[in-house]
Amino acid sequence: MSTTESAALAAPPDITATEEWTALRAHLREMSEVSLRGLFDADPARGEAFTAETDGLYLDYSKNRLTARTVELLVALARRARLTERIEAMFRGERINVTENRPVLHVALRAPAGTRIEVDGVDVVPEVHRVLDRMSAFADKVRSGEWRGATGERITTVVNIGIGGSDLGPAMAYDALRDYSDRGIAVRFVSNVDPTDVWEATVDLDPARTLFIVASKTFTTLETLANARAARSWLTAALGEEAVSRHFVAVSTNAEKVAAFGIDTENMFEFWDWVGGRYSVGSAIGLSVMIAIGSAAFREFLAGFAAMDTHFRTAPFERNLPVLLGLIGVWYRDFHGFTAHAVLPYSQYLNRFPAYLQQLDMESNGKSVDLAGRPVGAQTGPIVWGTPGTNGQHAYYQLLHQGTTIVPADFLGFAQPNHPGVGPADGPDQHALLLANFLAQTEALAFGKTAEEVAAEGVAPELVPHRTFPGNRPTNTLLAPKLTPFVLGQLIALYEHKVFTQGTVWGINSFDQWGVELGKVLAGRIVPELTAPDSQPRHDSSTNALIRRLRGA
Ligand SMILES: O=P(O)(O)OC[C@H]1O[C@](O)(CO)[C@@H](O)[C@@H]1O
Repeated sequence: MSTTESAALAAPPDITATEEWTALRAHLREMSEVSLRGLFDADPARGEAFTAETDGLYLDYSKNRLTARTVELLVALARRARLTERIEAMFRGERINVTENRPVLHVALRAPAGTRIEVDGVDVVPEVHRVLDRMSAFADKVRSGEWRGATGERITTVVNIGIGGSDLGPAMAYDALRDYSDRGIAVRFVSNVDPTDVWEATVDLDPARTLFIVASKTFTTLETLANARAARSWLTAALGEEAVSRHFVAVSTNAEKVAAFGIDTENMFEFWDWVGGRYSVGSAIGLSVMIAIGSAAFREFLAGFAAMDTHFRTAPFERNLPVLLGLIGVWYRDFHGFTAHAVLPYSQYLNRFPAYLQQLDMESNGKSVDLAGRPVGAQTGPIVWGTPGTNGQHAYYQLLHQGTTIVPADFLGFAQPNHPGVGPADGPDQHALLLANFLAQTEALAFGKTAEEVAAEGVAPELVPHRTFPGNRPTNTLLAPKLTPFVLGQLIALYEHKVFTQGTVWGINSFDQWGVELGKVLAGRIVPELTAPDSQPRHDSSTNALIRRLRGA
């Protein structure tokens, strides 16, 4: 890439000042009278036309407020934002994380051996596979019982201590892949600096059978180091200092700090500063998951990511799942002004998936300045939230159906169950009940129920407005054959690249997180003020009064 091209990528034009943006604004006016009912009535093949598929993962985006023209205009916007060039820049290892001067290469974590991806002239793929092989050897030893604790006991519980990307990814993936896990080894996750978290995670454990993984990219994160210290004193109180090397391993980019903490760097699994924390579950940060599901299944997981990477890099935008999801999100966020986005998995195993996506999306795209530091003209990342259906249906779906706020949502479902549940002999098939709800919700949200339809059912006139559903509420449906390690990898990479697509359109850096720094600095200042009763707190009057009140408590 020439210097001029690199400069153009680093300082993109204000996307809101482009003719593609103006065309979308005009198109929004054309679409103002269009409803999902009308769109489906006008085109009986719509439910098959507005779909895309890759490696068995099927996206139905027909229940969105869009036409073929909308897609055409959104794709033109992506081209104007130079999405292809930015994708290539990422895969080539260019330093697209400009504020930290780093490449962004989570795609290298799942690159098959033999692929060449260079950072400063060095191919990083062999190094990725060397660490994967070390992880596999270690995971095999723990799973087989060859790795023993200091007293010769087998490890039966692994406790991952980390926070943010060093917690949410493995915690989510462990839950998601429970069906593929060795039930003889349980994995727990400690993240909150609240001492109850580590206390609860260890209170019923036998130190002799417990292995701690201290996971921290920087190995400077206060929460993680405090929890690791607490875990260490819990262990050494029972087994003595010399037990640490058999019960603690580390995952980090920072060997020096790992050694300073007292963990032998022989027991450290490394990754690299070109992997962002929230993009790191496919790195050694996933060690706890590998111990649970085994090396072969973990590599299947990585293969799912890799398949989605190839799709993102090669499929035309009109059939490209992450690009479509990203652009539809821009359509709602920027043109309709919708502020939130829900992710609703119809799988209990994906319980933690929305929380994982919160960090992925909101830490990446919660930005107000563009790559060149100028205020960004567009509205950037939405508020991302959700929980598994059908539980959400009995909680907040009321607002989704009849509230004054419109929340576009992704519904995730799986054709085959991981467990069959009760079958026809004992009542309605349990998985069919789940899937029926999964389908019914998007149908109800899209088409609603008119006042005429409600009245025709004989509902008392005064109740008709209460029982009317406005409909026209947009959703995407993602359908996979079954929740497997491969499919989970596909889904994670799908959302990573969706976030990338949106960040590119908005011209922001999706790979830094300066917004978390100020709170960390202020907390560091407050700790001594809370603990030293005579010190003068030096803050605003509210914070000062609260500190004095807590000191007195
Ligand atoms: O892995 P580390 O370095 O402990 O960081 C944990 C998390 O903290 C953050 O830097 C935010 O403070 C996240 O981006 C990161 O995932």
